[in-house]
Amino acid sequence: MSDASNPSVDDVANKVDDDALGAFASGVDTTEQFPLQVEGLRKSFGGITAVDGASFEVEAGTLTGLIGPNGAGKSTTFNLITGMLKPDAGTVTFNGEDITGLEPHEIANRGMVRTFQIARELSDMTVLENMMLAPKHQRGEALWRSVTPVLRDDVREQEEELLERVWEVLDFFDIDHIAHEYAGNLSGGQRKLLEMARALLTDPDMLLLDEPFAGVNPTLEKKLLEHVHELREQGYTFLLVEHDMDLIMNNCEHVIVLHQGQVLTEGTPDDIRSNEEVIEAYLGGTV
Ligand SMILES: Nc1ncnc2c1ncn2[C@@H]1O[C@H](COP(=O)(O)OP(=O)(O)OP(=O)(O)O)[C@@H](O)[C@H]1O
Repeated sequence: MSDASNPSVDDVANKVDDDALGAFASGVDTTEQFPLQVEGLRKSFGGITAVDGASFEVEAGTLTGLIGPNGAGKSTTFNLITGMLKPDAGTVTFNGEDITGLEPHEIANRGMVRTFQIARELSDMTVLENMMLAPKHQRGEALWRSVTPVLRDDVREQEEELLERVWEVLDFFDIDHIAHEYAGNLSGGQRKLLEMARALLTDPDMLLLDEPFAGVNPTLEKKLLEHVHELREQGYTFLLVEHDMDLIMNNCEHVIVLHQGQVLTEGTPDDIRSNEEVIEAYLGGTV
């Protein structure tokens, strides 16, 4: 990660203090402070409008939660941001670049990845093999290949570098001891760790996590959360969809609430918890 594209939390905080008011007043470019900017996103499926003009920004170095009742449009929004679906209208800007309508791998190349469940066919491969497959679209790879004749030594060197990075990431997630285990034999929580490890291997700036804690036991959930916080402190930016409201409220510094495909409100967990509209949107449930 470069320092320029991944300012530390302190950098960001200072920047907010120093620049925010002035920037707001003068219309200065805020893409460094808000690497992900979603504007007027819209997507219909037949007669159903899943996302209906959603606009929001995600601040650098934060763990931001995207919540909303069932059918609010969270998954569709994720799919639109990461290129799995093409929007009918609206724009997605990442690190100052309009990425609307790009293919998922093109978006991953630019440093935004989402975690994926390990596909069934990859269950027959070991953790290590899964990791070695992950960075097919490693950032900078195309450029590297276009300017460098692919010599045997280069390839070997790249593979060695990749293997070194793989072990580093496996070690970070404490799954190096199961490197030779088949992915199909892992527990739910271990799979989630592997999914995140694979995503991290592509050296992203921002990770989108879609219910990363579903089916994870409390011990591993705690561990997974510790890893997320550690990465966030290193400057990574996270957008998280999660149904467990306590988890969102206890871990995210900013929460965006989607309702009927639009942003109902956003704010700190405390703002959201006490917001009448949010409580109503959840049909009287406790938030
Ligand atoms: N491929 C699709 N075809 C038709 N309708 C769809 C499709 N994907 C989503 N929808 C509809 O769009 C709306 C929003 O769905 P989406 O899955 O984005 O919501 P969500 O907030 O992620 O919901 P949940 O919390 O239940 O996962 C729902 O009414 C859903 O039925």
